[in-house]
Amino acid sequence: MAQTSPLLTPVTCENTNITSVPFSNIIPVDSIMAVDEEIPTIDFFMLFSDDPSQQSKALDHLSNACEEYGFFYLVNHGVPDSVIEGALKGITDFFEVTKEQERKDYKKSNPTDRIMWGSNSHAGENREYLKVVAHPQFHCPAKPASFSEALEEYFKRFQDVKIGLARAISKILGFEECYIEKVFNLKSGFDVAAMNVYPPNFQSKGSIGVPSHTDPGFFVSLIQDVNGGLQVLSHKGKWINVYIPRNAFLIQIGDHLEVLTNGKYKSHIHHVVVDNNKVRRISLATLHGPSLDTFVIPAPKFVDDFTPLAYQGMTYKESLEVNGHHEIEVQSCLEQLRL
Ligand SMILES: O=C(O)CCC(=O)C(=O)O
Ligand SMILES: [Fe+2]
Repeated sequence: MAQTSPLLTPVTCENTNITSVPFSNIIPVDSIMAVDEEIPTIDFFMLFSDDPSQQSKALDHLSNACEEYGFFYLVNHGVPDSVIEGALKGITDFFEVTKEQERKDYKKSNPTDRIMWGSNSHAGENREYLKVVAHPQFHCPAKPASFSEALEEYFKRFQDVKIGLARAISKILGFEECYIEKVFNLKSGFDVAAMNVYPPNFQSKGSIGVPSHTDPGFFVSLIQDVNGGLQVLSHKGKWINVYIPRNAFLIQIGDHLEVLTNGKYKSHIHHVVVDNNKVRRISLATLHGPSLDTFVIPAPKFVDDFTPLAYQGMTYKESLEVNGHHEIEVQSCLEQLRL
C-alpha cells in the first residue's frame, strides 16, 4: 500500500506464500426483461467505524450482500471524486487522441505482454478495449501523459479500498482480519484493468456489448462514465440493471473468492447490452487477483461432510491460462475448476 488510509488500523500481515463460465455470445431473452431491483449499497467508512454497533451493522450488511447478491455498490470509500473522474477522462483522452493504428500496435498477444488492445474479440461483441496490468507493477501506454498519470493515481488510491475490503470480508467469513491478504498474497496481487468503450446504438451491430461471463480473481471493481447496459444475473435468477451511483464503485465477487469459500459466495454472471445506449459508454473494470503463484483452493473451514470440496486447486496463473489464454486476458475458468 502506498499510503495507509486513516480508516485502516495498521496491522502486521505477513506475506505468507500459501502457495467459467466461458464467454457465451447468446444474450438470454429474459435479460431484455431485466428489472430495476435494488442492489445493496455498502458504506466503506462504516465497516471501520469506531462505534462497535455501527461497525457490526455495516459488516452484517456486507455479509448479506456477499452471500445473497455477490455484488454491491460501494460508497464513502475515500477515493476522491476528482481521482475517479480523472481516470475516466484519461481513458476518454486515450481513445480519442491515440490514432487507431497506434492503438492496434498493442494488439499482439504474447504471454509476457502487460498491455493489450482488442476489439470485438467474441462473436457479436461491440466493444473496443485496452487491458493493462495495474499491480504489482503499473503498466500503461506512455501517451497521452494525462492518461497514464490519472490511471496511476487511481490505482494507487484504490489499494486502500482493496485491502479494506479484504479485511472486512475476512472478518465476515470468520477469519482473522489479514486472512485474505495472506492467502491471496495481495501484496503481489495480479490486477488487470479493462478499459472498455461501447458505441452508441446507432453505430453498434447487434445488441451485445460483452457476452455473458464471470470474471476471475478476488473481486472486480467497476466505474463508468454513463449508466446503462450492464446487467447482472441475481441469486433469484433475475437479470438486474446496474445503475452505479455517481463516483461509487460496483464491486463484484470474482471466481477465486467463490473457490476460496467453496461456493458460499458466488461469482455472478453478467453482460453488457448496448441496445439502449444513446451515447458512447466507457467503463473501467479492474480484476483484482491473487498473486500469479498463489495456489487457490477452498479453505478447509468451508468443506465438511455436508459440503464436499467443490473446486480443484490451481495457481492463479494456471487458472488464467488453462483455456489457452494469456494471463493478461483474465478470462474465467470456473468451469475447469469445478469438480
Ligand atoms: O463495461 C461493463 O460494464 C462491464 C465490463 C465487464 O464485465 C468486463 O470488462 O469484464
Ligand atoms: Fe466482467
